[in-house]
Amino acid sequence: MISYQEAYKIVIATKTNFGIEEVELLESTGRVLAEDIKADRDFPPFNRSTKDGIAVNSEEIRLHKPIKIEGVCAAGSTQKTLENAENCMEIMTGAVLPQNTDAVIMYEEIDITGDFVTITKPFKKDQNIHKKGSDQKKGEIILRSNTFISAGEIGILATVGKSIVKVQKLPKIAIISTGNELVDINETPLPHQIRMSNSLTLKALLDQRKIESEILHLPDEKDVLEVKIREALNKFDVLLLSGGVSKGKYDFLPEVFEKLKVEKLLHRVAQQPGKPFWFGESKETGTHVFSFPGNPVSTFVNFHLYFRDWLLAGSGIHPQDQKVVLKSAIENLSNLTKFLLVKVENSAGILTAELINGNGSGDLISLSKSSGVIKVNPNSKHSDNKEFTYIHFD
Ligand SMILES: Nc1nc2c(c(=O)[nH]1)N[C@H]1C(S)=C(S)[C@@H](COP(=O)(O)OP(=O)(O)OC[C@H]3O[C@@H](n4cnc5c(N)ncnc54)[C@H](O)[C@@H]3O)O[C@H]1N2
Ligand code: MOO
Ligand SMILES: [Mg+2]
Repeated sequence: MISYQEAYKIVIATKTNFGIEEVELLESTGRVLAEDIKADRDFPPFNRSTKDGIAVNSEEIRLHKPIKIEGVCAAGSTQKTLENAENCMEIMTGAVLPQNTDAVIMYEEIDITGDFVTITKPFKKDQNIHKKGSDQKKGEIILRSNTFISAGEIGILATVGKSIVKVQKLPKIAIISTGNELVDINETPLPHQIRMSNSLTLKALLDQRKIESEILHLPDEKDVLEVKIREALNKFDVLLLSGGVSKGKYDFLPEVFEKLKVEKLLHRVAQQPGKPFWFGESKETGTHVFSFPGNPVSTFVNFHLYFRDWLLAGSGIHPQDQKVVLKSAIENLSNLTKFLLVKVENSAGILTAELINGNGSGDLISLSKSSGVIKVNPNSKHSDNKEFTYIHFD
């Protein structure tokens, strides 16, 4: 049995890039950018007022001395010129600063009587002006390739007029559950049966990442598994399976993969949950096969530990470790890397974890109480308030 670190390396080493495609701007949310985005003009594109008030030439006016209003500058109007430097122009937030002016004074700091204003508070040159090009200069890179696109990036893409965006292509995935005990969610299970849940959980996780997937359920019958998995290998880039990989009499998958010439890269990892994990690759079809142990917590945790990082690595994103502080003392006297369910909260800027008591990897209800897992190394003892690597759930 190999260690978690070795298993992780083996999986990540097979990272795959699925190419590039173009999508409409709003379709790109949640995807990975596949081009550098440059500023198409200076940001801001002109000296911009940041307040509603008056624009003045700070050299030519005095505090408490009446100043004539020459005109009004609205956002969206072309640039005006202050003809007499001893006068002022009313100006609105977002408007172009008129020529011959160098400061903006807020309405709250002036008194207006008819066509005249008096300034009631000291002022300085350049105040309340968002200078042309101060955020970014034309031609500079404002978003780098391999950036994850969330709402903030959508705004940036919109402002440079990217209605079509180049993004990393996503793999096509088959979700395959196995087991004679499983019935469809619309059925009422008999006492010895349960409703299938892993495939739906996996589908939800992929949907969140906009990855297209198909669900397939197979019985614990070697012949059927062989035929259907062969078809899936020919059709999909990735297979995510659950169940049928441990030591049981009906755990046929390792044998079926061998028959179908899917090269085994690892089977069984010194970790808990998720120990019977099987991973391999079909050289013939290029399909990556993640065969997760059937217990719901094992499938869910292994998806995050291995598949998520493999997917990100293929898109050129290197997952960063997150650290959390565990309030309680803990020991792991086994030779397995343990992934313990936790609920993490932000307490005064420190991510603090609390252990969730579950009934092992078959306890699917415990997942909804957890925000992720912490990694506890084999044969280790820790006093309270120690830092651990945290893997958060999607
Ligand atoms: N002798 C040993 N027995 C077991 C070992 C071992 O090392 N030696 N490992 C245990 C561990 S750890 C796990 S995890 C499980 C993994 O088993 P399989 O991958 O073979 O999965 P199944 O036997 O098919 O099912 C296990 C369990 O999970 C439920 N399950 C399966 N698929 C689904 C699904 N789609 N939705 C909901 N629940 C599912 C299934 O009903 C079983 O209860 O093996 C241990 N045994
Ligand atoms: O390793 Mo298993 O995944 O504990 O139930
Ligand atoms: Mg089994």
